[in-house]
Amino acid sequence: MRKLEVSGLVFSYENRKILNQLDFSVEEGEFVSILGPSGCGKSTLLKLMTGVLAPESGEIRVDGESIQGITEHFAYMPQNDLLFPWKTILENVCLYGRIHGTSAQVKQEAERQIEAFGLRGYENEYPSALSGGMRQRAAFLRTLLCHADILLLDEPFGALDVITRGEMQDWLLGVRKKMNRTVLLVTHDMDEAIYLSDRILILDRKSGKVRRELCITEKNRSRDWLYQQGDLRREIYQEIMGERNAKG
Ligand SMILES: Nc1ncnc2c1ncn2[C@@H]1O[C@H](COP(=O)(O)OP(=O)(O)OP(=O)(O)O)[C@@H](O)[C@H]1O
Repeated sequence: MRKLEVSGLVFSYENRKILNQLDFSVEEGEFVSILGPSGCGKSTLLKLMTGVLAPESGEIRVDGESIQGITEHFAYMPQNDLLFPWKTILENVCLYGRIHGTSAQVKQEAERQIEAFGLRGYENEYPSALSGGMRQRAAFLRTLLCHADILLLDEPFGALDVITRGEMQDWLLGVRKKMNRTVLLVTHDMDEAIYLSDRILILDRKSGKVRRELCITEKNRSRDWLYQQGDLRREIYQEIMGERNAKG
């Protein structure tokens, strides 16, 4: 079933068109990564979905219904974890969920999920006691507890060192299907996109549209499988670089 449809989306900053008649759709439960050269409008696209920015024209539909402004359909997770240092991990992860349920319900669900997020034993610690990866997992759990049906992840592991980033990708691969959410991931990391996605959309800076779409159908993913995806990696790289070279 089609969860999200973007059609004819147009957006400009100061008369410079960033997205121009952008069209794409995402199925329910699908994990879609958005790649593209710097400045092609990846973060702008997420801001349009969250309602922080308004499009000049075009439409965003969720479950077939046109949406405008800030809605409860989307939960956004940025690169920085934005945990409140004066609140415990449990308090932090329950923060946004309270809007959608009673404190007791949200806390109960957080307690249920905390194991899978590798945070057991840290519920009453403050963020400063956690590693970068743990903090991102806490921020992730907070996003998940929002109960929004579509998660928008904007370079969620971009600030982590390469080892922790790899661990986070392995962890997300493990919980991805269990989360049962539709996910849009903005990333600069081709391997991350290949490893985690059902589909990759490559945005084109020049046209402001989707330049290329790639489906990844492998069911049994592992690091060994990822290391064998040289052809796919080359293809994605050439698409991004080709666009860059065409721009000059
Ligand atoms: N508030 C703003 N005012 C004017 N121009 C902006 C603003 N925010 C972003 N831009 C410009 O719009 C373009 C798209 O920005 P955006 O952040 O969406 O790109 P991106 O693909 O996410 O880039 P990156 O990969 O570098 O994070 C860029 O050229 C950027 O400089």
